[in-house]
Amino acid sequence: MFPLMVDRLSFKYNERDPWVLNDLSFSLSFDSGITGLIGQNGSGKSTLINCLSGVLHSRVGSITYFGKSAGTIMAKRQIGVSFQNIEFPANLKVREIIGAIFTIRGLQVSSLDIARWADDFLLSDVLKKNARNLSGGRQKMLANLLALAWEPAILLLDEPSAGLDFDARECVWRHLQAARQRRAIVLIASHTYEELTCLCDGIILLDKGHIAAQEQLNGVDNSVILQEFKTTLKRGIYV
Ligand SMILES: Nc1ncnc2c1ncn2[C@@H]1O[C@H](COP(=O)(O)OP(=O)(O)OP(=O)(O)O)[C@@H](O)[C@H]1O
Repeated sequence: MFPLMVDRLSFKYNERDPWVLNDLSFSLSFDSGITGLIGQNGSGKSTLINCLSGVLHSRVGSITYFGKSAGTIMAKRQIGVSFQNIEFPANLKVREIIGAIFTIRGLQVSSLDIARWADDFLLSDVLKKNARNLSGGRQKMLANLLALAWEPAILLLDEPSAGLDFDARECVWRHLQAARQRRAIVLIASHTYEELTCLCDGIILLDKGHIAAQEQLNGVDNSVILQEFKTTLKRGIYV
């Protein structure tokens, strides 16, 4: 049994709409490392991350973590997730959000822990600020901290480095590499060529809600694989 298994998953937002995800099957193991989820705008990456995290629910197909359905408390306890669009609660300071989220996760957190994590994710100077008033990049870093800092077994990150400056992106990459080192399963939706070629160990290509290709890179030059994927899309296999 794979730790993460997706079996014949289909999803549509409304009954009358077309399928956004269509008959997807894949699995990831502790040896998968960091998997990049790529595809054109609108191909369904965020929808898939939302289904995997249990925020969206489909009645067609299944998603299981260690045999438990996505959306169950048991499954959610294993997953760190950061979404593409983040809206933090109004009037909560950064340190309060970190404290609250980790307490909900059942972790004992001291102000020392919060200070250390903030330092780790380049947020020390904004700990006392209202999270909603932070810049977009800083909010993204806070979302990354909330997903990564407690070192979950599975990470689902929607464009974790989008909008980040150089130092912040390097910091996120360092944490992702550390997650790989401790054999977490990491799935990141990304449009960043450098991220895919330098960081990822495997790639899943989504095309109009289908998996058009899945490759484990095994040290092959990732840019070659990405070029092949482009060719695949040009052939319009699923058009
Ligand atoms: N809440 C929603 N209600 C209805 N349709 C939606 C909703 N959210 C997304 N969609 C549709 O689902 C499809 C896939 O969108 P999704 O955001 O998953 O794509 P994506 O691959 O993440 O795109 P991008 O690269 O632009 O972030 C699109 O056609 C989009 O319009």
